[in-house]
Amino acid sequence: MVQQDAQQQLAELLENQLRGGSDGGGVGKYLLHRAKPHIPPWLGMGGIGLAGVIGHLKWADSVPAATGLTLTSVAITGGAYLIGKTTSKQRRLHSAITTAFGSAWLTAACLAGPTAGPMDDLYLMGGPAVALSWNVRQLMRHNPDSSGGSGGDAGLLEKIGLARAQIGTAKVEPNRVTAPLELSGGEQTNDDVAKALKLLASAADLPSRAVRYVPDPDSERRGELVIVPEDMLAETVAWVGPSNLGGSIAEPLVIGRYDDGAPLMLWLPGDPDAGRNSTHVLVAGQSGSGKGDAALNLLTEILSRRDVIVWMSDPKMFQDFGTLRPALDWAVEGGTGTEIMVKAVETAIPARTKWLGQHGYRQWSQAAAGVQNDPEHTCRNDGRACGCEGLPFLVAWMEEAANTLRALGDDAFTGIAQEARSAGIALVVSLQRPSYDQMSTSTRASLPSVVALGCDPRDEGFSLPDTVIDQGAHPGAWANRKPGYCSVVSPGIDEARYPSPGRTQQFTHRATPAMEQLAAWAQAHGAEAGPVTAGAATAVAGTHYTGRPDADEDTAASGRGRHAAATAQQPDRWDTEEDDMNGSGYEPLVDLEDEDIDPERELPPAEDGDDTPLFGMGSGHRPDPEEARRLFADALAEFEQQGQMIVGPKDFMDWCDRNNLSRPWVSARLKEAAIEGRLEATNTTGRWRIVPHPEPTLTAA
Ligand SMILES: Nc1ncnc2c1ncn2[C@@H]1O[C@H](COP(=O)(O)OP(=O)(O)OP(=O)(O)O)[C@@H](O)[C@H]1O
Repeated sequence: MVQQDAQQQLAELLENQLRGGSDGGGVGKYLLHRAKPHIPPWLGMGGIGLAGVIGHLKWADSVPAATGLTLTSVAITGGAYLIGKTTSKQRRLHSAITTAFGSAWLTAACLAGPTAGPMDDLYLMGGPAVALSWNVRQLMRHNPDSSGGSGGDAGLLEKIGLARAQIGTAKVEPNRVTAPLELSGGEQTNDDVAKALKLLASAADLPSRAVRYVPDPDSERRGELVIVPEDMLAETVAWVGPSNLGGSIAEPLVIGRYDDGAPLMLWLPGDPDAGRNSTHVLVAGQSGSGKGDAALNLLTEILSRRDVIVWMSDPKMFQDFGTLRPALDWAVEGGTGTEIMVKAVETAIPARTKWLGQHGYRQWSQAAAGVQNDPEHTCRNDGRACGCEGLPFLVAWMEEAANTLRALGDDAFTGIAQEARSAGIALVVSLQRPSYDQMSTSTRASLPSVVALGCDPRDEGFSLPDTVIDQGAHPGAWANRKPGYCSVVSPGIDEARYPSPGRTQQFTHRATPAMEQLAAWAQAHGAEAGPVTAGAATAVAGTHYTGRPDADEDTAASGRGRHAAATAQQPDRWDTEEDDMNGSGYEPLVDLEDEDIDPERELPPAEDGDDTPLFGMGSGHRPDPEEARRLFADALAEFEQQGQMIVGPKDFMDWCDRNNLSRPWVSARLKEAAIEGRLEATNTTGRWRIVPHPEPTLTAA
């Protein structure tokens, strides 16, 4: 009964949109559809009239028929009254009167004739009256515009524990019904509705994802019930290209669609006019949930904008992102490269914040990315336009970031995340298992936006805020069975949308040519890092931050196919040995720039130039303290020259063997060098960052 009520309500709410039409045929169909439920009583009346005529022809003079018909009439009337005992009192009486009237007339018509005496008048007046009474009853019972918790609503709401709540006028959109709900003040709260959602879905025989509740932020007893009966996401949609090539990063990034077909989008920079804060994003989903494609949706959108650069660390050797690698301003493959990149972000934050402040920007905006020709945004004291080169938005993307975040530590990461926002930097962090053992709660709290793909049900609370889960979002229900399904929470999105599921676009092999075109476009038209950001990166990474390769380099690379194009970006010199060991396939890594480097060349040989064997077996010559320190300084310079900007004792093992020096001696020298300012401690014990010598100056305006 409850289920029928709910389904009827839903059917009524949807019927205008499902059955309506505006042409002639549509109007006819519509009227027929509206009239259909009211026809049965009239058919009943016609049937009784016909039965009266036929019955009279057959039994006009039959005494047994007269007795039988009279008894049957009484039995049917009594039966109708008894059968109706489960319905309301009025309905029971109404049924009994209708049956009594119909069967009495039929009996009399059979025996005396349908036109005898007042029989025809009785039929013509009483029949329509009875049929109409049922029509009226039906209309009152199913008025979809009725508000208030009456009738079916009251029954349904009572069944799901929300008696005395009231449902207001519903808004019907394609595949979406929204109805305001007001709870009984002082008795129920919005939390009660959230808890009752599953019961409501069960009552309406819908999946739990179809029923959501969006509380009114200004009231504890008002909100909106949202019902989306059909899963429009079941169909896969392939990526066909970026949504807004050449637009600004300040405009929305479209990564898929919602279940009612609306675009699924998010923003990275803040916009005070839109009441939106800038944000960092977590892309979280278990293996097979479609996290790779979700990331590609976001990255292609970012790279298609004119005023943004991307630094990306991907320990999975750019398996998913290789085609887009030439479009990145800086790409590293994890390990030491990531450490350096994180350090560069840290260094870029104050430099960029200072530039923004000097040019009168309270936070990054589109105007900051261009040449500074506006006297409103000048760093000159005389108030004239300064003409400084602009500052593009920076996205620092940490793919598979669990290890990196752990190494960085909570405080360091939280600090970076907090300060990066005011420096026009967004962090994007992707995580395979969105769970507490992968990322601490304080790190998680530093990432306000999330693209939550399918996960283990136990990890839902980590992916999404509790309030959104209470409103009906359940990425745990998708796990890896519904790839690309996601809930997105981010500033700028209408909060009512948070519990609505969306689905990303799929990247198949057919997307590769378009991604290659996009990478070429970004090389030709994308933003340059600019002196401030490039200066910060160079200060940390030395000569091994090169910025994005220009289009010519890519053209050369494209002749070597997509695989080679992926390596056209400055390879990650810090990890080249690891690359080979991991069989990344990026061999032979002989870029033009590397031609002069002898891969066999080792750290500086001993001063006396003897032909020291590579491993162990020292020459026997032990340098005196002064010579040893000089050799150590040379070794640091050599590391710096080769771009290995983070070192520790283990990097000196071969060097120790060659020079007959011990690792403890090296450890002591490393600490000493840190005190002297040649090295700087990192967040990892025993690892030191080489401070470029001499320190390059930031070319800030
Ligand atoms: N939006 C989508 N629509 C349809 N299919 C999708 C969508 N996104 C991903 N898929 C498909 O789902 C499968 C798994 O996707 P993918 O490899 O990206 O998952 P993943 O979460 O990145 O897994 P892993 O972390 O193991 O790489 C692939 O076959 C992919 O084509």
